[in-house]
Order: sequence, then structure tokens, then C-alpha cells
Amino acid sequence: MGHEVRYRVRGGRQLHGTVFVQGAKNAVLPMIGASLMASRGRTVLRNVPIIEDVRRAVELARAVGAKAELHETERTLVIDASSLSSPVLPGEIASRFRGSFLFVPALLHRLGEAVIEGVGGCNLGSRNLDFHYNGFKRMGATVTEHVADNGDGIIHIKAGDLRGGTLYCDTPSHTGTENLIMAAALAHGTTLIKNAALEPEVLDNIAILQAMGAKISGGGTGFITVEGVDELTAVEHTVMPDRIDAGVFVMAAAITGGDLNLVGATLEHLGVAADKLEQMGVEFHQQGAVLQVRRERTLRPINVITDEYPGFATDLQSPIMALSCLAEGPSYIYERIFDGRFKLADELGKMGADIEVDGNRAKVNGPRALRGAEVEAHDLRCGSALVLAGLAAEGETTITSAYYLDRGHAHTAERLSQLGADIVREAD
Ligand SMILES: CC(=O)N[C@H]1[C@@H](OP(=O)(O)OP(=O)(O)OC[C@H]2O[C@@H](n3ccc(=O)[nH]c3=O)[C@H](O)[C@@H]2O)O[C@H](CO)[C@@H](O)[C@@H]1O
Ligand SMILES: C=C(OP(=O)(O)O)C(=O)O
Repeated sequence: MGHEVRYRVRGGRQLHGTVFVQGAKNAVLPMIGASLMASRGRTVLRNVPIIEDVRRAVELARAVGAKAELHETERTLVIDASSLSSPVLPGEIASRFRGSFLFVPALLHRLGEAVIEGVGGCNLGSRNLDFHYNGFKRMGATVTEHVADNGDGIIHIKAGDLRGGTLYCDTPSHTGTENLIMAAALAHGTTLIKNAALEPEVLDNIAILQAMGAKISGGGTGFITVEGVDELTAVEHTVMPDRIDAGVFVMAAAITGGDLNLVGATLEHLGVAADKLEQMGVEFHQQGAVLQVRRERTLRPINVITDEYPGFATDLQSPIMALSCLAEGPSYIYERIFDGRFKLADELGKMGADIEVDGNRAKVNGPRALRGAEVEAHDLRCGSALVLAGLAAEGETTITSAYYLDRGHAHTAERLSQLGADIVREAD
């Protein structure tokens, strides 16, 4: 993991002002995978979030032989993938983020194989990859697994010539859809992907692939058709804003009773989360590309069921759990996407919250005054939820294991401080 990262938050300050929503983590990662499919030229990605997952993706791109330069001040990533040299996704990098698996289609097309020494991402219970493997197999790949000397499982996918076919996701997997689209983009013939994911990041990835020369139709319908082409070319693309980052700042305004202008946030991208937050007492006003948000009334309790887009995003489930601790009555949360995403409840309990967990359902008994404590970020969104709780708590909250937070949110302490929060990041 490298160094220990902590955030210290002293609560009780209302947030006011203007904040810039970062580029989307879940859009830029598949785009880095897509850029490795261009055998000539240099891809330029703009509005890249400066987060740990992007730093890991840059390391991984270099490990397979690409030249990758991350210009942090300019939030721009330049990738030259003209000479990929290794099909191995080394465990020490790949097992630190989920997006590493999005490199597989490029390796299959460019090098004929991919060797996966590990896939990371937040530990949220079972996170299977069978839709990906089954899709690759239907296109003609072979997938084998063996155990390395150190006991780790290694997956070896051999492509041969990938050919189009009829593929499906049992449920609309986000990265599953992206991987099958990328595998189909350079395959021979036509591919139909049924039950495809509808997330805005999937559509942004389709947009860059189309600009690169891919023939993709049906994005956003659940049925995606891809006609394979011989080559993809490097392009320049601006990454869409991160709707989860936007949602967290909406809740930062809500939990402190403040008002914020979110530059780059789109209400529509929040899906059902926007309606739930409105029901809790948050007021929205979309002014072009700026979303104004404020909360003046007391918070009302809420009933949340996570679902694929445009349903309530599972990545906003932890933040709304923190927010609902302050609501005037019991809130009910049903986590449908992941079977292990409630570790936050115990951490909030250390801060005075009263949350009953039963399997994938939680009841948050509000209102409870939160007090500062030492708490642990068990995963990325657990981390952002604990920052929110810290903003509302009396006294100081210390959030440990905060590398997870840095995986997905850029410049958290700086951006919140500019809005009036008392928060510092420490690393040793
Ligand atoms: C890098 C990235 O984009 N990460 C996002 C992506 O993760 P990710 O793409 O991993 O999430 P999926 O949509 O694939 O997973 C959703 C559910 O489907 C199951 N499943 C998925 C694939 C598969 O082959 N078999 C299977 O059973 C998973 O176990 C999980 O229960 O979507 C999640 C759900 O919106 C988000 O929380 C993550 O932030
Ligand atoms: C679960 C998440 O990410 P990943 O899929 O990258 O682990 C997340 O962003 O909350």
C-alpha cells in the first residue's frame, strides 16, 4: 500500500462557495484501456482526475509497454501505445484497482493474450468477472487459471482471432459492458451485447471509441451492436464530470446546511439520487453546467434502494447513510448491487450513529448527534461518507486507511477547505 494516509476533520462548519467537480474515475479508467487499442499516434485525455487509481493505471500502462505521461497540473494524460511489449498485468499494480481489468481487450487484440496476476478494487463482497470471461470465450478466447508459486491465482486469456457473436450480461455490469464493447470493436464481424449497462460513463467510453473509429450503436438502450473494424486511431477526448464526486459535494452542502455551486455537475446524471436528496430537503437549481445546491430545512428520513443507472447509484449509498444519520426519523437502505457494502455502519456507530444492519438492508435511526472519533475507511465510498460525517460531527474525526478515499476523489482536503471546512490530509 505504500504510506498510511489519514484525514483529520473538525466538524461544525457550514460549507459555502464554488467547487469544481473532477473528471470521472469510472470514465477515465476504461478510456485508458481504450487508448491502448490505438496502434498509432498519441491519445490525449483531458479533465483527468488526479486520483490514485489514475496513477496506478499510468503505472500499469507503462508496465505493458506504453508511454504514458500524466501532466497533473493540466489534468491531461498523453498515451502512446504504438509499441506494447508485455501481456502481463503485474499483481503489485493490477491488484490495487478494479480498472486494471479494463486493459484486457487491448492486450488481447494487440498481443494475442493477457496474463492477469490480480484484479483489485474496493472489497465490497463478491465481485465476479464471469460475464467478462464468458463474453471473451464466446468470441473465441480461451481462459485458464493456474496458481503461482506464491499461491496467487493467475488468469491467462488467449485470444487467437476474436470474432463477433451474441453476448450478454446476466445483470448490466458496468465494466463488463465496457470490456465486451472494447473486445468487439476490433473483432471480426458483428457483435450484439444484450442487457448492456446504461451508465453515463459507459456512454462516454462509447463516444471516445467512436471517435477512434469504432462502429458502435445502441448505447443507452441495453442492446449494443458493434461492427468490428481493422484499426483504431488515437484521439483527443475530454473526460465527463464525475457524478459520484458531484453527489458527495451535494451531500456536503446538505449535511452542513450550506449552499454550493458545483461546476460541471449535471442533475440528470444523479438519476434517482437527485429525487431522494430532494425528498430529504435538498434544493437544486441547474444553471447550465453549474448545479446550485442548498439545504435550509431539517433533513427528512429516506428510503433508498440501490440499482443500476438511472437507479440510485451504489457508490452514493455510503454517503447517504452518513447523511441520513441526521434525518428526523428512521431511514431504510437496501443495497442490491454489492453483498458486502455496510462496513461503514460500525464506523458511524463509533461516532454516535444508531444503524441496524440485517444482510443487505440497513435501518438508520435518526436523528443522532455525531461526535468526532477515530474511524477507518474500509473502502473508497466508506471514506467519503466518513468525511461527510466528520463535517457534521462535534470535535475531531480522524479517518485512517484513507488511501481508499484518494483512489477516487482528487484534492479532497483542498477543495473542502476552500468551501470553509476544517480538514487536513496527512501521509507518512
Ligand atoms: C471501475 C468501475 O467502473 N467501477 C464501478 C463499476 O464496478 P464493476 O464494473 O466492477 O461493477 P459491476 O457492474 O460489474 O458489478 C455489479 C454486480 O454484478 C456482479 N457481476 C459483475 C460482473 C460479472 O462478471 N459478474 C457478476 O456477477 C458483481 O458481483 C456485482 O454484484 O460499477 C459499480 C456498480 O455501479 C460501481 O460501484 C463501481 O464504482
Ligand atoms: C467500487 C468502486 O470502485 P472500484 O470498482 O474501482 O473498486 C467505487 O468507485 O466506489
